[in-house]
Amino acid sequence: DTGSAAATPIDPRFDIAYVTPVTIGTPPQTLQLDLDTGSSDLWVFSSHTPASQVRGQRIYAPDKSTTSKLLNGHTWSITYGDGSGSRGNVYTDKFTIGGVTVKSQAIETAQQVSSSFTTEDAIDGLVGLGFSTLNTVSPNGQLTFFDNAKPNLDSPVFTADLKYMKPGTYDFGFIDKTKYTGEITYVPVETDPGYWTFTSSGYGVGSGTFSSSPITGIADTGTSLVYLPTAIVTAYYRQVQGATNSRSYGGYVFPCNSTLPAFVFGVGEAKFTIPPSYMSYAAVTDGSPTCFGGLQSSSGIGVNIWGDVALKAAFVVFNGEEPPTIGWANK
Ligand SMILES: CSC[C@H](NC(=O)[C@H](Cc1ccccc1)NC(=O)N1CCOCC1)C(=O)N[C@@H](CC1CCCCC1)[C@@H](O)C(=O)OC(C)C
Repeated sequence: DTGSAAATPIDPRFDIAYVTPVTIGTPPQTLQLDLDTGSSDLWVFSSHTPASQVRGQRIYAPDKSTTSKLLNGHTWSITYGDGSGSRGNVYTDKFTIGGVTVKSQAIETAQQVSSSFTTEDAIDGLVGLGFSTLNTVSPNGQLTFFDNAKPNLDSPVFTADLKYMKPGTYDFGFIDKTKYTGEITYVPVETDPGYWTFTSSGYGVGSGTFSSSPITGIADTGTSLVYLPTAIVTAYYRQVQGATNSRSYGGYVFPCNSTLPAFVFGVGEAKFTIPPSYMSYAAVTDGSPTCFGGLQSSSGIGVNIWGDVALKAAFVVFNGEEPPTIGWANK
């Protein structure tokens, strides 16, 4: 098997998240889900989600699918890094992304979602692409779509080609040579506790010297920004006129008309450049002259996160061979 599906920004003003069309059940029900390498639950808004918590999202109705089966006595409950969360019960059903089908995928149906999911009408749920050890289903943990699909994929990989303010793609089972330039640099992945954790070889601010120092963090398609150690973040914003670490806005902000340096990060011997346009994430509110940075401190989170702002600057291979590795290429 191989497959390919679009990853479309949910907001035309800034890349807060990307959604991908999937089909569930028989006849197929189409939902737009956020593929998230930072978690490992596949959950959806459903006919079990209280109407008061559904605001425009598409739902999966297992009772309308001839292939759905209740996974008796199983429940799930998840809380994300941003404090949002959801919980519910579990079915198995046919699940397809970009032509790759898993005949019996655990589909976690929401019986409760937090307010930020209710207000985000473009996201109908998540497809966790982290390691299955992180799956929250109890009493028996379930496998991710990738783990279920892997044995039938031509190659046990999926790739992320996210783009700045336009649709990109997720590919499954193959590496598309037309999507990158030069070589792919593969580095080891630490699978404990279950994220795609790797070590970057260092960073540079603009045309400044490159600082070779290991930065261990996770590649997370479900996180909008890049979160790195405070020392790196302050070194970056020291080069930005009028930048301040705003308590009220919860991070580094600067005048939108400030000149921003690029941010360079290393993977092995390779270098990746996040352009200034990606580093100016968004105006703090529509029309404000104050902009919020795409690079923020990880000190409050406990893990460094290479989110969409970094992933957009590269073609990334999530290699599910044993032992797993992660590959980065320029594009
Ligand atoms: C500091 S880590 C926070 C991260 N969340 C985010 O990055 C959210 C994503 C979002 C998308 C759409 C609507 C609302 C929020 N964005 C966010 O907090 N932003 C505030 C700063 O400006 C950029 C947008 C996060 O929790 N990621 C989740 C997946 C995410 C998907 C969208 C819905 C909410 C959950 C997951 O990757 C995760 O928990 O990672 C852990 C390892 C941190």
